[in-house]
Amino acid sequence: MAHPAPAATARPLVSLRQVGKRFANGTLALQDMTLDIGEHDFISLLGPSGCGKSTALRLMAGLARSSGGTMHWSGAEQTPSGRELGFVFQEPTLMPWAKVFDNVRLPLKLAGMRRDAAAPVVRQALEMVGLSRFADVYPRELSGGMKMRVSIARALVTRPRLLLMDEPFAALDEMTRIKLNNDLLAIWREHRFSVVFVTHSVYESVYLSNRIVVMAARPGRVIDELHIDEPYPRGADWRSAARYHAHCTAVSQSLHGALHGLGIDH
Ligand SMILES: Nc1ncnc2c1ncn2[C@@H]1O[C@H](COP(=O)(O)OP(=O)(O)OP(=O)(O)O)[C@@H](O)[C@H]1O
Repeated sequence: MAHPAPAATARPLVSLRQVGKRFANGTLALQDMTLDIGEHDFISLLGPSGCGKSTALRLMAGLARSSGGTMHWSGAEQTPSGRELGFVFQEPTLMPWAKVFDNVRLPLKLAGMRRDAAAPVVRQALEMVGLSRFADVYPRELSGGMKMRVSIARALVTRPRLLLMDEPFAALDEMTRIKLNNDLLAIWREHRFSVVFVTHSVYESVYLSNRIVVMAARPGRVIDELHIDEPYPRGADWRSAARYHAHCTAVSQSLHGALHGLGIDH
């Protein structure tokens, strides 16, 4: 059944206010980022190399400490526990010596869950990404797309409320990327977590997101936000729709502004 794009900023899950990051060498990687991540938002961070996308994601994940601003998680200022967020990197970062099952089980193991209790949870996560039959194989036996699916299953095995993804499909071929885009959207619609997705691709961001945050470099900062108020599910029809291409044009123009330091006026 079709449902509309989530209303932007409805009941924010995480609120960032003027969050910044300056590294010890003086680089201002992120300046005054203000963003509300709503329940069941799918937000893309889009911008040229060095505009602070990864830094923003790492700050949200608590993997780096901000040098200014505040971050509130569901109304309370606190670091989210590992169970409330999942992180997917560009590389699948799997343990080569462990089978798929044990790679996906890792966050539960770290949380102290016994293997027998974890087993059905791991199986569910593998089912979500279509890898039920591959629990007992090693990562080296899998294609790049399948390895990324394992990485997504591992991030989702704790049922996080927020999934952070740093260019997860950038290294994949076009067909695999399209398939993973579709499968990610299906999982997101069914399980209703929020996503912050870093990408360089205008097309991918418009395909997936209900909100696109455009960023510029030197210093890294947000310069624009575009809303893609189009219904889900989105599939092949959406990719060939005139409205999809109109959104891509608008986002490209905004990104052009990011590259050339222009102000954007929507
Ligand atoms: N540990 C660090 N120490 C110093 N500077 C850093 C560090 N990490 C990142 N930077 C700098 O901060 C800026 C933002 O980097 P970041 O990786 O967040 O950008 P990005 O938009 O994710 O880039 P890309 O698309 O190339 O991955 C860049 O100028 C980068 O060189």
